[in-house]
Amino acid sequence: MTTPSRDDHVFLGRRRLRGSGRRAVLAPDLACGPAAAAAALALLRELEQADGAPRLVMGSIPFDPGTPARLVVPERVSREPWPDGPTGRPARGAAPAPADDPAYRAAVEQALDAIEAGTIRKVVLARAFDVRAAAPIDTEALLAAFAARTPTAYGFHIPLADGSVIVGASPELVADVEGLAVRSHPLAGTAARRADPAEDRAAREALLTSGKDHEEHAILVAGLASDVAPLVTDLHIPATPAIVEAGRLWHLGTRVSGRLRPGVTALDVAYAVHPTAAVCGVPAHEAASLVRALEPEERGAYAGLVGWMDSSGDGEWALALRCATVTGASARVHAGAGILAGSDPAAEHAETAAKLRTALDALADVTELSPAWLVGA
Ligand SMILES: C=C(O[C@H]1C=CC=C(C(=O)O)[C@@H]1O)C(=O)O
Repeated sequence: MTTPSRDDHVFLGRRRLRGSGRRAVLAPDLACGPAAAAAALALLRELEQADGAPRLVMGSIPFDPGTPARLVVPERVSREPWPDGPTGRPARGAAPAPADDPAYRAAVEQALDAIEAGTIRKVVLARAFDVRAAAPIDTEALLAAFAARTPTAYGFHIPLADGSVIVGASPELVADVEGLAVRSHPLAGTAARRADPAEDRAAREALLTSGKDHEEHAILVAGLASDVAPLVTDLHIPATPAIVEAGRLWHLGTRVSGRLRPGVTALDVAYAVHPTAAVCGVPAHEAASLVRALEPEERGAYAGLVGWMDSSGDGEWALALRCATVTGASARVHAGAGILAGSDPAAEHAETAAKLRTALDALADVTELSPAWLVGA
């Protein structure tokens, strides 16, 4: 029985993997951009030859794929039982409400100017909120809380190079490769869920008929299809998106499936499409520049990818969303929203607040929190 540790890598997808210890780490200079996919595969094959045992790589690819990914080959890999989350237990403290963020609304206004000027069609702008606990946050308990709150999401616990741990439950699968089969589940278009069942149904219906959300979603799916096209022999994309439940939110989602050309790996697919328009925008290069210009800090691992790959190229990579980056007793939560012509800054601010609350709720399940500014952090 493995004792869970904050140094473990956990990814709760179809294989529910926990990686413990470190057999190797892909050198940072080999872990930048799409070449990292081949470098990771070569490392796995070399280690399997040396050790005579199957190996896989787990880790995080940052939002900016040009900065080094943290890809670790664990010493041991076990199958994670269903986490024993704090379901049914009252939260230890109420989650603090995310602070009002006038700078975010101003950034949305600036993005709308760029959209009106015609340089950009869609950009996803994010904001962050910092919270503090009285004692170091138990990241394993936090993973269990995330998994209990959103059991259908991809739970993850990924240690980062700077000693922090990114923990969350992502609703969005970017690439799942099994043999030649590839699947992706892009999400874009969001409505906050309501406590009252009738209001919740109305929010769902409004999302299903919202032209703005359908356009936002169509941009994402079209970009993904064009980025993945060189890697597949066949791609199936349903004509209309479906409603997806993700904790406090409804999303529009499309289940894409296809057949890969022989030799294409899960990391090849991940790097070919990342960052998708669910976290960046269209055109991608201009949207990424606008994100850098308008957001106050680098995103780091948030809105990057988390997952695993084995030496046959099978693997799963999900977007690092609905998560917290934990450093000792501090946690930073992020959330973004897709901006396009007609977006309302106040509505996008409210949407990011609802997304931030998913992570704040899970944090409040495991510790008492205060907004960082209250304790002068
Ligand atoms: C960028 C985030 O969500 C993305 C995923 C689903 C729906 C989204 C939207 O409707 O804007 C976002 O593109 C986030 O949660 O921080």
